[in-house]
Amino acid sequence: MERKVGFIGAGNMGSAMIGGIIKAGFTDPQNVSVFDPKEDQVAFLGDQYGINKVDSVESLIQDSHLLVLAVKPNLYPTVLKQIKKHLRTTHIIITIAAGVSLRQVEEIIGKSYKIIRTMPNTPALVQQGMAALCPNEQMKEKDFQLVGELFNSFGKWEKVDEKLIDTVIAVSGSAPAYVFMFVEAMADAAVQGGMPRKQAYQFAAQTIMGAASMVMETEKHPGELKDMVCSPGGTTIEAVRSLEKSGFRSAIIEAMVDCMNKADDMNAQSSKHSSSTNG
Ligand SMILES: NC(=O)C1=CN([C@@H]2O[C@H](COP(=O)(O)OP(=O)(O)OC[C@H]3O[C@@H](n4cnc5c(N)ncnc54)[C@H](O)[C@@H]3O)[C@@H](O)[C@H]2O)C=CC1
Ligand SMILES: O=C(O)[C@@H]1CCC=N1
Repeated sequence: MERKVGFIGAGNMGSAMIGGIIKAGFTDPQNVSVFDPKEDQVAFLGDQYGINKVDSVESLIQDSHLLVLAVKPNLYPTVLKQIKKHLRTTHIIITIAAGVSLRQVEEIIGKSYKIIRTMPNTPALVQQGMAALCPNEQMKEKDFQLVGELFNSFGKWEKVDEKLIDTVIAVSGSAPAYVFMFVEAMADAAVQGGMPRKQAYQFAAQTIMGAASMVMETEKHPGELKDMVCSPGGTTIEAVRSLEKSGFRSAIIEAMVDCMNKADDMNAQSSKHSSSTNG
């Protein structure tokens, strides 16, 4: 029972987590249950991974120990109210939504449940995810370890204080999107230089992956790694000068601050919503 995982919602993020979980063999595919009103999505996941398709939230809850709420943030109040009466205190409830706090979830279902707020990202699909985990007080060490193992199956994770979660959204949850834009832009330039597009994606993506691995493996300052590429009077320093002129670093910082501010607005919105629906 311990490794039975139920997904309420399996869109982009839920299905990326499922993909990683199955590839890693965290549990038998039949121990992963999915409820999502999108029948074609559930059928696809069934065909692709052999997971268990269920036709009601009630039976999913009945048959799962770990419950992942992978619906959009605005649906959290509705889904939490719907599942409340079927929950057992042994369940571990895993939230992944931007802008929905542990306190807001507890306000709806009560404080006696084990809840862990997390922020994964879509590279989970290829077991290269990065996630943050914030458990509530009801989570015991062994519950946390189990969730840690689940998240290990699709990448790395860190335990963080919940007050850092908006920062996590900017630096990892939303961040794959900026990196995909970077790959697109690099590939466009390579195409302009005459390279076939498919090959350009390989060059751009492998270079980003290699550079990221250097940061992780050498633990050198990224500035030092950049300097190692810039031959005096060479090509790279010309590109660096051009990027600085266009405000490359500032563009990224501003985008991430906008991302954090949006997450904060979403916190405020859902807090307003949960207080208005709880008296
Ligand atoms: N997409 C991403 O990269 C990330 C998303 N998240 C969080 O993941 C959550 C889901 O986001 P996405 O996967 O991007 O959205 P999505 O729209 O791709 O998936 C949501 C899924 O929920 C299903 N759904 C709708 N109503 C439902 C219900 N009553 N019961 C069960 N399923 C229902 C939809 O059919 C859909 O398949 C959000 O809360 C988001 O903040 C967190 C980290 C990264
Ligand atoms: O865009 C969003 O709101 C979600 C949260 C982090 C990534 N996707």
